Amino acid sequence: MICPHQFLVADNDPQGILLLEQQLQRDCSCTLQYVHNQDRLEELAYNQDIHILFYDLKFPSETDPITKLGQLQHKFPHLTIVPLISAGMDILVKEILGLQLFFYIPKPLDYSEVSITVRRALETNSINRGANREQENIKAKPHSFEGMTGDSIPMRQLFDLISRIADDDYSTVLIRGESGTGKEMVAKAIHQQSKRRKRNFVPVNCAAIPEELLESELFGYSKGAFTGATTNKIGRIQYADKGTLFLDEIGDMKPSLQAKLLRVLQEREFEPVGGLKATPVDTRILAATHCNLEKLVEQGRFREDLYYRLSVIPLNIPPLRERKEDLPHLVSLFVENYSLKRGRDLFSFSRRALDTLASHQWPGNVRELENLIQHMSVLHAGAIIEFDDLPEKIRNRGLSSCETGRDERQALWANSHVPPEKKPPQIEPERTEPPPPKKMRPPIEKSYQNKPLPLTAPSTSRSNSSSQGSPFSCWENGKIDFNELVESFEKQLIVRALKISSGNKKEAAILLGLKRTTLLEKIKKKGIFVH
Ligand SMILES: Nc1ncnc2c1ncn2[C@@H]1O[C@H](COP(=O)(O)OP(=O)(O)OP(=O)(O)O)[C@@H](O)[C@H]1O
Repeated sequence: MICPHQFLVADNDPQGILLLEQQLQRDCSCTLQYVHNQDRLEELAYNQDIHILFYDLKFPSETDPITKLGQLQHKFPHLTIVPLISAGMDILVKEILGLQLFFYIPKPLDYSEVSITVRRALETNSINRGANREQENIKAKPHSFEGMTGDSIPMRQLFDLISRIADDDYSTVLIRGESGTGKEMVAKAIHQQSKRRKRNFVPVNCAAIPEELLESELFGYSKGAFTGATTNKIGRIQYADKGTLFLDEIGDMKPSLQAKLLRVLQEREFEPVGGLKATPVDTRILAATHCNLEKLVEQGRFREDLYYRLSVIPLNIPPLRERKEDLPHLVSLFVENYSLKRGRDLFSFSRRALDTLASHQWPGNVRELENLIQHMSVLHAGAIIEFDDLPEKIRNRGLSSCETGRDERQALWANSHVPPEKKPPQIEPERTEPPPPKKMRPPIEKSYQNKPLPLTAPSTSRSNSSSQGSPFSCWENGKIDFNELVESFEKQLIVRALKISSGNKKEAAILLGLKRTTLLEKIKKKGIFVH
């Protein structure tokens, strides 16, 4: 019978080893490995999925055998240790039992004793592993909020912010984030958490609807407004009455429509195309964009007044590459969802495949990950997805990427409840130098994520990473945008001061050496949110 268990023998007595091997293999053809020193023992115990360690009390060690057994037990709780006790060492049995090591085998070995002890030790090992897994599952249970999964600090903060925003029924919210980060999910979550949840949530993708149709889609039209308008048509704004209107890709809306939308926001009424009478409407407007609206305002492509109206509460969703702690939970979620949908067994990823996912930069964010898992659930019937099964673009990027180091990747999957191979040990790395400064992100968004901002001069989007940190190195890439840099730095200073003063504007003004009224004006103008 092939035995799925792995045994490790720490014994320097060749005869004893031979006998043990013969006796074990009478019951099953298990995998047996031998070590002759402590370093090798620990290396194998770390890197392989060993079930039982047979440990001869005479095995060389710097400490006495009982202390050593205690250390090994502490370091490798997934192992069941079975001490081998030579004649004359029986005196140590009491101490071994005191360590809660309930199995030992006296030497010289006796077949029936070995057989019974190994069977019991394996049973205990399996029970302990089950209990550990359950505990890890509880620990690794991701934070879930309105269908969104995320365990990283920015996502937890985001979930918290959404509940608070939902309570405030009137403020408009501008949701920012790269494509596929979950902007629409956030908008739905705000709606679901608000008292409007029983009414319609109406999404409109301003980039997907042709410019000439968007106006009538949004505002509706009256009979006779244009050729073909044979009846009155209700627009999406009206569908969203008492509910929520979600305007995705707001940056793509043309200026004439922006003016009409501003009116809805200010006056809470609108006129359908071709209509003369204003219709009152009570809708909460949420907008989303992946583009830099401030830049569009500067370029005159987006109305400044509308920008301020929309961004009363700005929310930022970080890209997946900046919150890789969420990856294992998202992978589990999508594996479960798509396995269930297809009526197939759950599948998992080999360690190398998982490491490759961790190295990938996910330009398409969560959507890209979801598509990948869906693809895998269709194309691979097996229980484990290997590195070679991954699409070429992921394999290639994974190989070339060096942004996520091996230790970092191992730590990433360490608490995952994705059913992997043996989890790697978590060793606290020795820190010899201070951690590198955090990457800068736009200050308005940062203020919402409640993290400190480095007070270094900002880099423009054109500058590369090596130019960050010095205001003068921006010139390395040619032109700089003076106003953008100054504006950005000013915002950072204000956000930082507000953070230090825990949102107290009077104290922040003192820190900045500004009059309180000047600071208030700047906060308002720059759309900085203060808790
Ligand atoms: N935190 C999350 N948990 C679970 N699924 C998520 C999460 N974030 C995003 N998704 C999934 O990723 C996909 C993309 O999400 P969504 O459409 O909300 O992104 P988006 O930012 O609005 O994208 P786009 O800008 O391209 O419209 C959806 O299928 C969504 O279910």
